[in-house]
Amino acid sequence: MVNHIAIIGSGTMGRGIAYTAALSGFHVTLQDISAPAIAKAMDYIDSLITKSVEKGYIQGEQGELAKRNLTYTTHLEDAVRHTDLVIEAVLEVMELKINLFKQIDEIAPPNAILATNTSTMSPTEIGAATTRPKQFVAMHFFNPVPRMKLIEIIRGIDTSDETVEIIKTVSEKMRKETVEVNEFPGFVTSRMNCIIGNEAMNMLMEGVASAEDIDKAIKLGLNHPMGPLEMADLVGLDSRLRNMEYLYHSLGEKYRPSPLLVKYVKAGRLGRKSGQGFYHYNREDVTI
Ligand SMILES: NC(=O)c1ccc[n+]([C@@H]2O[C@H](COP(=O)([O-])OP(=O)(O)OC[C@H]3O[C@@H](n4cnc5c(N)ncnc54)[C@H](O)[C@@H]3O)[C@@H](O)[C@H]2O)c1
Repeated sequence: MVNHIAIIGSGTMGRGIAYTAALSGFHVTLQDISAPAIAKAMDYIDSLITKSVEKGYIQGEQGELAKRNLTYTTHLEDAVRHTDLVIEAVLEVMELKINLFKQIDEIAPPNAILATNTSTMSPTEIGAATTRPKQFVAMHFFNPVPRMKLIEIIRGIDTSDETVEIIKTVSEKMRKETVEVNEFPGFVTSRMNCIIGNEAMNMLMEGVASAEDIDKAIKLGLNHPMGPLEMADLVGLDSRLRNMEYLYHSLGEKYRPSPLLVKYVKAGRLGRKSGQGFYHYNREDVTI
């Protein structure tokens, strides 16, 4: 039974997962290697709770409960020593994830389940670096986590049925729907989302239409709730580029990152998180 969840990485995804898990009654420790990142995540979650109460999405007592359920740390050991489930949400870099899970594997209780929130990468490869590949799985959340209904569950080659069942139960407690996906780069959602976003970026580069009109066409003409360029800004253009590079290296030419994406990341235009991407933002919005 999962009572305590350790979330590693407090960026765009980690803080959203932490908020959602704490609101669902789990005891949560959110850890990040960077003290400023943890401080920022704490401010973000506090304002998210305040806004959610103001808008009537949650009751005041629920907000207070979520705050009580949350602790923050920069020490990996404090986060995972007594946990039942680890959800990793650090950068999409295979070597980083593998090294991190080797450390977590040494510290976490033997029964603890280890999950990665990777968007594209192989849970088999990451799980093989631990001594518990049966208890290793990919648990892919969507941005913004409090609002998005889906969790993709991706089994590694050794992931046990029991692990998948526990992850399903945790997901249900977080009021999420799940789909089970066989391991393949980019799973279902990232593979599709990356290709649509990349095409939109290439269209913008080729002068087919403005960013606003590309997004408007896809929203009103194809009935997507968000345009692909505003979606990329929300994801973070650095994160999107890492996803594209992984898919390009594992699946081939079709996934070559748009040169416009590469240029934007070189310029530090990372989307909402930096205030400038395909659109301009006054500040990083708190997205419920
Ligand atoms: N951004 C999205 O929309 C989205 C959606 C689904 C999945 N994902 C996946 O979630 C993961 C995180 O993405 P993100 O967009 O939240 O990234 P992000 O850049 O916003 O945050 C990453 C955080 O990880 C921290 N970090 C780096 N190394 C660390 C370490 N060794 N220990 C602890 N913390 C460390 C960084 O300080 C940073 O705060 C990636 O694997 C990404 O592919 C992202």
